[in-house]
Amino acid sequence: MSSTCLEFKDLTLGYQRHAAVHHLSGVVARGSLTAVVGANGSGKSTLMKGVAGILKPISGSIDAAYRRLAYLPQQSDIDRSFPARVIDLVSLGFWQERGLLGRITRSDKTRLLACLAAVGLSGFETRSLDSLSGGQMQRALFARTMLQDADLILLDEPFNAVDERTIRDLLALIRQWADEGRTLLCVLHDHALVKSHFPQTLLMARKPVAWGMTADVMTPDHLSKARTFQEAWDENAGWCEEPGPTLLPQPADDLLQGRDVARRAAHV
Ligand SMILES: Nc1ncnc2c1ncn2[C@@H]1O[C@H](COP(=O)(O)OP(=O)(O)OP(=O)(O)O)[C@@H](O)[C@H]1O
Repeated sequence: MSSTCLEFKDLTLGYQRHAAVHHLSGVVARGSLTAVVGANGSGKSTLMKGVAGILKPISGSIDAAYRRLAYLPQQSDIDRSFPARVIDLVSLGFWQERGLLGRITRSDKTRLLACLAAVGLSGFETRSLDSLSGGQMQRALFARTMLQDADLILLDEPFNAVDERTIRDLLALIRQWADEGRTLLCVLHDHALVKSHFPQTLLMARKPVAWGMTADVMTPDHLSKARTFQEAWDENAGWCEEPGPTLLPQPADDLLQGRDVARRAAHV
């Protein structure tokens, strides 16, 4: 099996021909745990949507090699007013296996309850979604992700509006998934958390600024470059009028072995 899970080839993604992610090239190694960071509007969620197949590339491509994908969007993108219970939400994790109308077996139910227990939500099965706190909702979404048994997991700001204990519990699940060999991309704003828990980081400012081992990416120089790109950006500009930085693809084998392979952004 190839050691590459995703390869971005000069990828540009956007909306109404307005680019939100410019010229991204590089490789996400199978089994890697990568934080995606950058300021508001820097293209992180757009990249997640591109990988999830919700958004088609304006140019370039994503070569993907995974069996099953789980995508957890930002909480703000989820309608919690829909009259559904926790068990209904988590059961959606079966749809790739069973189809939308497939029957849930007794052993499925046992698995579902085990996932709820793993996120600390035993006994919450029949609670309505609109009665959950933000942290409980995020735990339920993690239970659904766990049920999906995906080998590629995309988490968009999973720790937004959740307390420290929930962050700790959810981080432990993320670590467990990575230890099981799953590939994770996780959009985050908390730099301290990224530095302490995520071996690889992709720093975005619509253009990729740096991508590699976290210690080499989260430097004052790169962070200041990211801020400058972001501040200089004209919301109403067209797309690709200025060349983006080129990141050398990461050798997947090196990343898997945790070697120092940080790649610097180089302007072309
Ligand atoms: N559906 C859309 N239609 C048009 N433009 C969009 C759409 N979604 C996002 N954008 C624009 O694309 C750019 C990147 O947005 P994106 O949501 O990817 O940023 P982000 O880095 O995830 O930001 P945040 O940290 O605030 O979540 C922004 O300028 C945003 O306004």
